Amino acid sequence: MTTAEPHETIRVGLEERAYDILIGANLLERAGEEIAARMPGARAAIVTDENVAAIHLKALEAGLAKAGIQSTAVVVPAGEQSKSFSVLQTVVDAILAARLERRDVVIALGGGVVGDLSGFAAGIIRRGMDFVQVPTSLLAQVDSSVGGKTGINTAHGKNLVGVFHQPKLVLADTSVLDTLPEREFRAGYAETVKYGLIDRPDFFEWLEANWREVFAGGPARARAIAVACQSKAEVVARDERETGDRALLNLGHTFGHALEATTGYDSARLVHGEGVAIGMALAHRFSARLNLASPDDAVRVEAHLTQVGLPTKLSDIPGELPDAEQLLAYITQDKKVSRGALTFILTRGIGQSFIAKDVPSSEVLTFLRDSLAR
Ligand SMILES: NC(=O)c1ccc[n+]([C@@H]2O[C@H](COP(=O)([O-])OP(=O)(O)OC[C@H]3O[C@@H](n4cnc5c(N)ncnc54)[C@H](O)[C@@H]3O)[C@@H](O)[C@H]2O)c1
Ligand SMILES: O=C(O)C(=O)C[C@@H](O)[C@H](O)[C@H](O)COP(=O)(O)O
Ligand SMILES: [Zn+2]
Repeated sequence: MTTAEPHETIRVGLEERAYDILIGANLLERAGEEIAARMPGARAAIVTDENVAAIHLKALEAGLAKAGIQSTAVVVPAGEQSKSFSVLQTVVDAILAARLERRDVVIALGGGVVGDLSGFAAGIIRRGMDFVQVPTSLLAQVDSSVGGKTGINTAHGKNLVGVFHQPKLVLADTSVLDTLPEREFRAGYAETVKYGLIDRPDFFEWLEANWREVFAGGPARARAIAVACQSKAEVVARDERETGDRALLNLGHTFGHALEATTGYDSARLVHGEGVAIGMALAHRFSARLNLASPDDAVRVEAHLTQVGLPTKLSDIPGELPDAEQLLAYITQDKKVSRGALTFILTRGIGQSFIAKDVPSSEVLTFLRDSLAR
């Protein structure tokens, strides 16, 4: 028996695909009982990366074993470059070699890279295995573990190959964040701020006042994770496959993804959350330039991101960047492009983001040229 520690439960209301997100301390110990209760008799493949395996794999294996769940571990290199066809093939082969069945479970133990990669593997092996997310980075706890977007990157652009495949359960163990490197915590904080900037101005204001407590851990951190998960759960329940307002979750990503692709998914130069931070600052400046929002809002957003140590300008990225035309070439591969027209998430002010269709590429190009010169 384990002592049940208090945790928060958020439900993602997707009818037959509905699932719980559990948020709290020491959930790795409880993973076995939570999974066995929902997927009785399942065996497990734990997909993780080298960094997370060294610190947290044993605790998860022990948690599963306590509930009688047999597991096989598949360990991939850490970093964005693991979201590739070659690593996907390694993961798929290892899961098939372990002879797991469709109703066995793939468990993602790691950040968003492991979640996106192993969720994609789970979505295609035997046309869809059960899947559980055990997010270990802040970014994965506030964003990537929820909502069922999975996939890999290609030289043509970010996340261009993948499937929607919802998890059956998300276990966000807040204690594992204590071992997350500071730079990665900041990157996850960018996706946390995103929810305030989309449609929760009070949350943005709260973060401006309480970000130090969020970084320090404790109740403020758990609250920030819960607000983010609640926001994402509501959007995903309304629009699972991004035919409408789920696209708002892409705030900062149209620019950010182009920057990740153009830096070769090289984590030494830019990680996803940093790309999103720069992308959100650019989206606010672009909105001001198009006279949609006050320039003061862009200044305020940039000030907060800078205060916590996040990059906000193209010149904050180490190394050479290509010219505006090449950046635009990546932007035109974005999945929101429809019949050739660009879609951006723009804003009328803090917490007033909206989906802007048919944004002229000439405006984007001029804006990118100016931003590269800044
Ligand atoms: N599917 C979605 O909805 C969604 C949403 C947001 C982001 N993403 C994707 O998520 C990825 C970024 O995720 P990320 O920021 O978690 O990156 P990541 O998975 O690379 O993890 C960041 C780094 O932290 C390490 N790490 C993770 N947890 C740790 C822990 N507890 N202790 C010590 N080290 C730990 C990892 O090994 C890695 O080096 C991107 O590929 C992005 O596209 C997907
Ligand atoms: O869940 C979503 O929807 C998001 O857009 C969340 C983003 O933070 C995430 O980075 C997502 O992977 C981007 O989606 P994409 O469709 O632009 O690849
Ligand atoms: Zn993101």
